[in-house]
Amino acid sequence: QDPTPVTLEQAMANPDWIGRPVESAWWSWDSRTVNYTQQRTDSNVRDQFQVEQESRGTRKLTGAQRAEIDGAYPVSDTQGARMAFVRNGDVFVRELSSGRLIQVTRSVTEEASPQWSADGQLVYRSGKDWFVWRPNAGVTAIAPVKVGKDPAVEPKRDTLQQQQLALFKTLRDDVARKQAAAAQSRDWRAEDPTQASPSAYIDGNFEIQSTSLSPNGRWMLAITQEKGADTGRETNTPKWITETGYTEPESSRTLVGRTDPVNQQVWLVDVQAGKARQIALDGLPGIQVDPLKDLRAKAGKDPLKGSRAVRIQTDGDDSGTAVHWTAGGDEVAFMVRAVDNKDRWIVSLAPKGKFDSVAAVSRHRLTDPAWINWNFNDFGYTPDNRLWYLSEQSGYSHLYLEGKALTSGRWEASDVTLDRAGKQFFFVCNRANPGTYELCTVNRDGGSVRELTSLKGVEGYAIAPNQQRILVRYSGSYLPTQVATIPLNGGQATALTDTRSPEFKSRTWIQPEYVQIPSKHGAGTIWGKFYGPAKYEAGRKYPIVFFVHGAGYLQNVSQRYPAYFREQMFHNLLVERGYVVMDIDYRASEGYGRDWRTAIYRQMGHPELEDHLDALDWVVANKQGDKDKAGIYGGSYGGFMTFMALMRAPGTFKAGAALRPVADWAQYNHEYTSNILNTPELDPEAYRKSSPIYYADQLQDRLLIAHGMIDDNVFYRDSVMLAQRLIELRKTRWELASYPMERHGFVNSDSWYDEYRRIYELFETELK
Ligand SMILES: CC(=O)N[C@@H](C)C(=O)N[C@@H](C)C(=O)O
Repeated sequence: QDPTPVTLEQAMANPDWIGRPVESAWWSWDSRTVNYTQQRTDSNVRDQFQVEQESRGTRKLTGAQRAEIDGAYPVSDTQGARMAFVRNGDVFVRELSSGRLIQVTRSVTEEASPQWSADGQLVYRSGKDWFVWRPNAGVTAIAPVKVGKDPAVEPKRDTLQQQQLALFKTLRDDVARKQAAAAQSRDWRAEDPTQASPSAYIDGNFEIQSTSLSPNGRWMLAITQEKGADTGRETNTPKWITETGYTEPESSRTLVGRTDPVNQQVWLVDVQAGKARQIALDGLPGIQVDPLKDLRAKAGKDPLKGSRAVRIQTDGDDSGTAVHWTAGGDEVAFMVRAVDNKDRWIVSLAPKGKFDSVAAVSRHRLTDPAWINWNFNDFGYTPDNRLWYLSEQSGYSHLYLEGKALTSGRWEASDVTLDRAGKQFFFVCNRANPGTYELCTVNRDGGSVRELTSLKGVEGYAIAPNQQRILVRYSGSYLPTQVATIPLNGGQATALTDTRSPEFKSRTWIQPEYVQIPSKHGAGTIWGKFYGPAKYEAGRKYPIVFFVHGAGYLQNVSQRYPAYFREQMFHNLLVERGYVVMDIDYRASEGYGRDWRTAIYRQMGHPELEDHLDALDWVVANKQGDKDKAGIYGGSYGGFMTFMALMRAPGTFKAGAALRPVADWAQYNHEYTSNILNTPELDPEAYRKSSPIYYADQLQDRLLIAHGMIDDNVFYRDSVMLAQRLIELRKTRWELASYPMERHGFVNSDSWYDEYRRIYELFETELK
């Protein structure tokens, strides 16, 4: 069937017309219905729906109905008797045998992090404080950890104080009376289980960043950093169009390397005794070796002394700081990351019986001369207290149990869950090819990995409370995320939703062709999505447009619904108007393992340009592409690459549109940039080599720059700086389109339309 023509107006319209995707989705307690949220048409409001497994009947929930419904991301206890969840910031428990709903809290504070202990008690956090709930005993507050001197500890008296006591009996008697009262209070508290435990004190110039309570309520881990440490100067972004009529400054992020991330400390707290101990991390393997020693010396900096600075970070499962306890609560594992990004350690502590001597045990060290991935950092314990984790140590993210690889190969495992019995691991995998995502399983004792779905675009999943079925979130090239369920051991998927509009569904779209391009630069295979006509006219050469996706670690050559769905519709329009379009996963893209990711270390824009040049030759050789009529465009990292393509390979692409582009990496954020380029102070060479602003003199082809003026991710300033360079260089073939009310991702369809009209006109003028 011929593709349905699409206009620019339609492609750039508010995506309501497509039908909004399913966002989060979760099971009800009885495993009979699935709940999901979806954005309301012409609104930012999210509605909640419930769909029945058997009948597939769907209802939109009212506020009163929501009161009976389980909240998202419920956590089951180890016996499968109860599950807990947070709804509207309050904790609830559902009894799975009867369906009885118990409201544990009704507070103005946000509750979070519910976790069950092996013996059926629930711990949760309310604001910064921790609480324990027991089925027949209600709620107990855990005394908060405090910073300061412990009032129960006798202060050391200086000579003046000692002299006073020595001189005056009355003073000595007063002190003795106070000490006796304190001792009695301590003794009574220790012998009386109905009394609350005392607070533990952390002495020093610290502030507490986060805490995590063991599920048995016995231990706590506290993460601190230096109080009032300099966290860096933030940039002010002016807001131009405002309700006040004045230009209003808005505070945004800091710049890479201006201030190093602050070192953190780990403290173990004995909750019962009210005692805190700092856990030394100096013994972690390699922590005292500076991987940046040579760069530091070259930059004229002093050598590092002692341990490198570290932070206790998230493991990427969005559940907060990366701290996981065994269900019994007697062992904890946490992830320590060097602030230079070269190492990550999974460290455990087993405090029971040895609080005063407990030491950090490094269970897994992942080290990389480039940087440790942002993703694939999940870890946790099995019900029988064995540590599992994801690691890129083999070059691809794989699953390990106590150091033994359960998966291997040139593919990646992510998003790991265990069944309740702790026998089977579930995870998302891309075994067939890097862009095809399924749900996989492997037995915890090893054996072969098995795909449970054949949906191609699996995005996430959740196991039903009765452990019979799995709900799967999946999408396709033209299918925004939907929900289906499958039997626990795999098989036919039952689709529960299709939120596309009839208008969108009735259209025929150009299906991307998944192509494999051999790299001429020793990089192996470059995967691409190619959009071209169904039939090629003999002897005709087609103008070529390259689309370059963004970064922050993402993959666009996949069978999932692209974040760049508007751009995909634009590619349909371009093909309809006589172009061919190529969209590749260049080196640095997600889904291809560690070496593909880190190929850009200290040289952004270099391997990726090689990949684009190889892909260009491939389109010319295989798809009747016209080498003399090639253009390139993309946003953010894609805008950066457009600059690099035009400036480092002048004459290759006759026109380029750089949208929300990075022109100078020294202007970007720390979290992302310091991984790849270290810091500008330490590694100026990497910044010089990787930043388009230093290549501006080589621009000769037509360039359109487009940028939202209140972009708080890649600042508008990047485009302003490049514009000033181009003015000073007397370059003539460029223009800057500014969008006063847009941030990084445009929101208003007027802006989208204006931007893509300019891109289209640029290509029509220069490539035809
Ligand atoms: C980390 C990050 O946001 N990087 C940007 C440079 C980027 O490439 N963003 C992508 C996602 C975009 O398309 O905006």
